[in-house]
Amino acid sequence: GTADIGVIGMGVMGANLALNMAEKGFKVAVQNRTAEKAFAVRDDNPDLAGNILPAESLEDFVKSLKTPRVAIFMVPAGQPVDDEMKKIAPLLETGDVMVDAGNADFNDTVRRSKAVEGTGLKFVGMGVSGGELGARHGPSMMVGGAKDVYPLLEPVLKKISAKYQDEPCVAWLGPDGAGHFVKTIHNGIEYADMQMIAEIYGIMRDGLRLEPAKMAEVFRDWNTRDLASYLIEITAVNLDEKDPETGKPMVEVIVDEAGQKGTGRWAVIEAEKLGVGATTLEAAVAARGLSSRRSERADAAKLYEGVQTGPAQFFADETGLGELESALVTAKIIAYAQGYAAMAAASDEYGWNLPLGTIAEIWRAGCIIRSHFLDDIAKAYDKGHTVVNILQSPDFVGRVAKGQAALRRVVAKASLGGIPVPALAAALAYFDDYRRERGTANLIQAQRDLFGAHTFRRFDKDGAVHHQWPAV
Ligand SMILES: O=C(O)[C@H](O)[C@@H](O)[C@H](O)[C@H](O)COP(=O)(O)O
Repeated sequence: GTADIGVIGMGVMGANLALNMAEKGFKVAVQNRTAEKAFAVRDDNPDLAGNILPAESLEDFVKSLKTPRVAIFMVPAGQPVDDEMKKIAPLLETGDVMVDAGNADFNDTVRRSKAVEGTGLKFVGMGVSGGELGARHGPSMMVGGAKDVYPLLEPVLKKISAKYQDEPCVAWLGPDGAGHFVKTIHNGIEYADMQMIAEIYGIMRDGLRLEPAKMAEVFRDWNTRDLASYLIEITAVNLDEKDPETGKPMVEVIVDEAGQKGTGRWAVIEAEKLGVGATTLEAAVAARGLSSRRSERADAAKLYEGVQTGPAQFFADETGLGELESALVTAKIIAYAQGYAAMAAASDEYGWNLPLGTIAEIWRAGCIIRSHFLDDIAKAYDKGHTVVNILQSPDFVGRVAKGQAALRRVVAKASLGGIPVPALAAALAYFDDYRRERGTANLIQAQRDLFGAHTFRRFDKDGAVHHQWPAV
């Protein structure tokens, strides 16, 4: 065949990725369950039609590809990927490559990588971030799988990827599920980032009684300093937007029930499995769950009408807004530290040797959490010394030590004022717990030993001991 590469699944992400490749000069074979959709991608884009090769069937799709063939799946995560593999594998030859570019659970990617061992075929799990526009004009891509395959994919991926100061935001990160694991953590951090921004929005709305347009102004201003990022930028756009139907601020006609497709939940589960409590990510996932119980919340609001809370002593002057900004910056550093701790632990646990600095580099553009802040993280990892946790990195200790006071005040005021800030509060508690040499788990060990003889260690002896507690 003549196609350089192929994409299966002409949904929003698949179609845009194919158009991106065609625009960068590659001949792209496209295939979809309903063939018309593949032909529509070509016909709706006459300027790129020469590089888009729609296939009537999977057989035609495979025939149209140059060998070794590279087939990218952009289909919903889970069973659809297994179904695609089952259908296409018999049509492929030794050396051909299947790439799952959807939001897969990395455990499935590990299983699928194992399944192709010894078959001559190769499997790659690639996390793609940036949404529709990212796929079309330059996503950030996190590649995992057989290392010897990467040179085959690299020319296309580098061309289509987002660029940060001309550097392509794509890299091979490790074997089997490494790419999808890193994408999952990206999404977990995305959830935490969005939740913390929403909590600050809650303080501005319910504490400071600011109008959305005024809030947008503040976020636009924040987008010129440490918080400069895609999520802060779009928040200002969200808050500025008016509903064409009612003329009201758009955010005020949107129902406060957050959707979730699962990646945030996976990130939290994996972090817990690895024993690194990603509490800000957890708070973000839990807040989405609670938000979806709107009628229950409405009932509870009636039940607790008039409960006494203290005054939410927030001020919209420069100092007051500066305090919110500093609190958000500090909580953000802590949330990223948690995400990074999960990746570092997974890298050890699964033997991936993840390039943590490189991950920050390829997240600087294209992806949803893109920001200059990630350049600081990349630099912190680029110093050649091991970073056990971003909170212990010389690049961040000073910033966190300075900003923690603002975070503490904001969490305290919000709590006193009855304004929920679960992710900001989780960040603060994690910081205080993480920097505390003498914790309180000794009491938990005592309780466990009393009710279950689970034993504990003493400071002055080696080994686990059990104590004869009084009968209760
Ligand atoms: O990095 C990205 O491009 C996004 O994260 C993308 O993967 C997608 O939009 C998520 O699935 C959203 O997740 P929720 O639907 O769970 O918010």
